[in-house]
Amino acid sequence: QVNEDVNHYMKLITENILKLENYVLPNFYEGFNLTDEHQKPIDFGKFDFIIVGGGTAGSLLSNRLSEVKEWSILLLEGGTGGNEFTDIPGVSSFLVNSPYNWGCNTTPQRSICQDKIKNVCKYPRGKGLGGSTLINDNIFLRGAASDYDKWTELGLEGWSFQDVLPYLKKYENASFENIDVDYHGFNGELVIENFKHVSDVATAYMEILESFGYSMTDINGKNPLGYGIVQQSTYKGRRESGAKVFIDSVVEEQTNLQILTEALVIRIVTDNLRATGVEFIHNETKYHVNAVREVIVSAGVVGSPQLLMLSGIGPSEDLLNLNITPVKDLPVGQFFQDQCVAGIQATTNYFQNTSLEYEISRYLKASGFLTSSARANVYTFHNIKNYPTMELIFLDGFGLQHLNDTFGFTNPLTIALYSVLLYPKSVGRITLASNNPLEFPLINPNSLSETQDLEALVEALDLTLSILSSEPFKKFNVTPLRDTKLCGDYSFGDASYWKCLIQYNGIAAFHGIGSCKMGWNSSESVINERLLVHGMDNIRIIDASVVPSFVTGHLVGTVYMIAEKGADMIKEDNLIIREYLTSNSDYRTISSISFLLSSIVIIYSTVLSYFN
Ligand SMILES: Cc1cc2nc3c(=O)[nH]c(=O)nc-3n(C[C@H](O)[C@H](O)[C@H](O)COP(=O)(O)OP(=O)(O)OC[C@H]3O[C@@H](n4cnc5c(N)ncnc54)[C@H](O)[C@@H]3O)c2cc1C
Repeated sequence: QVNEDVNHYMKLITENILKLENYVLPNFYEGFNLTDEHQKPIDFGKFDFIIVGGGTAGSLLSNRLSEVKEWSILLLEGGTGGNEFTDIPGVSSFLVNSPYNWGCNTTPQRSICQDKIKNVCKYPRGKGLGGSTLINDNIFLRGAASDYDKWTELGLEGWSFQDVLPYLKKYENASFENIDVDYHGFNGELVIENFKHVSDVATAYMEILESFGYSMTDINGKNPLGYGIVQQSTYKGRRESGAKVFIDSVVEEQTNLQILTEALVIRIVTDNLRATGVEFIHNETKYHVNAVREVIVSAGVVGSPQLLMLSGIGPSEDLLNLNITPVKDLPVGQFFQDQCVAGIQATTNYFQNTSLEYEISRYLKASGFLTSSARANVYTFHNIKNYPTMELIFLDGFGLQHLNDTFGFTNPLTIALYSVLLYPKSVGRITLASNNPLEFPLINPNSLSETQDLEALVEALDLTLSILSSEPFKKFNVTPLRDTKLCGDYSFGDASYWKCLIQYNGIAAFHGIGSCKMGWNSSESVINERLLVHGMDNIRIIDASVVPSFVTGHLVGTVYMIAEKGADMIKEDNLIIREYLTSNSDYRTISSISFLLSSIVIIYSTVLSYFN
């Protein structure tokens, strides 16, 4: 049986990789076509809630909202679903060049991606149930307490670390060592485990980190500063996409949840600042579906601002220029930001005896390189001069993308040490290219446009080189690679060399935030602290686009938290009065208390205003 499985996976991996070698990413929303743009949409009925996008946030929301049996929920997702190939973390580098990525690029950048075609960076976004968790690197990081406390300093009530911690814990099922137990959840659905492979080179790396003054820590715990073994969202070494975890488990029993894939939502239909439904394309046909209660937009950092703007919600002047009738003037797309990454690769004399066949046999037992997306195995958060918190990612090899022709692994081992600029100051923008919903929007992260950002990355690369040149690496003959082709004019290790390296090899981190920023006023944000679009009745945005400022790490943990908290807000706002009238005793008690409290508040304010 085991051998058969190995053969099956050998075929699965080799066939898929060969197929993807010739795959060309599309430059528009492929798979959708409108034969007649002005075609009258076909009626698709009505639902209490319509969720646009079954990605990271949309998957969790579908699960939580469908718990309320009386509600009908429609989930509209542009892509299809994952499979046993996408489940293998080790193939993730191939998935970014596959039909599971929409295929967007950035606009031309000045400070990064210079040797790429026309100076643009790729900007992958997951397409399919699970969204970006279908193609991402599964690294699970969810930010430090101070990150969320900063959100309340921005005026966002209810988003301090103490407020969000129960939601960070609710979906988590932590299953790893050296854990800060007070900071993790153990009863949720999303399994978080360690990548178990720690090579001799990685051990030497940790020895070096100790000599630099860093200690081992739970990087998702109370004090994330220090280093730790990667925590990843895999279960027994297989990818845990949002859809696998939150949708597959309910799809059969929750008959009130209807999922339609390959459905691209092109417009939110509004009447008097209230969403009445959405229009979408499916099988080359346009449909209209009514929303009785709310439209929830979870189309991600690129899809959500685009959909709002196509629906007239955005900067009025820009919309008028594109012949879109403005519905609500808001700074949609204007606070878009992304983190930035640059690093150094190095060769070693360290040989690893392995092969694809052997790795598959290990994968089937939940171990080995295929259980990790990038073979990133040690994470470090550290402060550098004048700049809080950078992240260092140690890559112990490059995973499957560096296989040679016979699918053997690169030998000897190549390592890489990447620095992530966690809190960039540079602000970019997402704008519509046209009013055609099948055209990608213009994505401009404007990376490193602020000098401080560039200086911080340069300093981080200095540190990286010192680490790579440290004594414990000598026995592995760790030799940093120099870019003589593009940066040969500069002296290796000088600030000017690093600037050149960053210009050519620096990339956006694909951790975009802020394009539908949460905030308290409508001139500097798009939604309020209850995730409702400012000035609109019943449109909520729940995904990475609402994140108001970066967290210490990547985004998935934060996005699930926002969805978890958002689901509770939707329940609070839509259930409490109705439940007061029903016979459900738990709800009746809660509702009675809240009814009583709100009555007291109303009486108190009436009395106050009388005396004033
Ligand atoms: C290559 C890559 C690697 C990454 N690695 C990591 C990592 O290791 N760890 C980490 O924490 N973060 C990582 N990230 C970032 C993280 O995955 C995302 O920030 C997060 O998943 C975003 O969640 P979301 O719900 O906002 O959007 P998504 O998960 O992208 O979901 C949006 C969904 O909406 C759908 N959609 C969009 N527009 C429409 C429309 N008009 N109609 C219908 N459906 C639509 C999309 O198909 C998609 O399913 C990575 C991202 C990428 C791209």
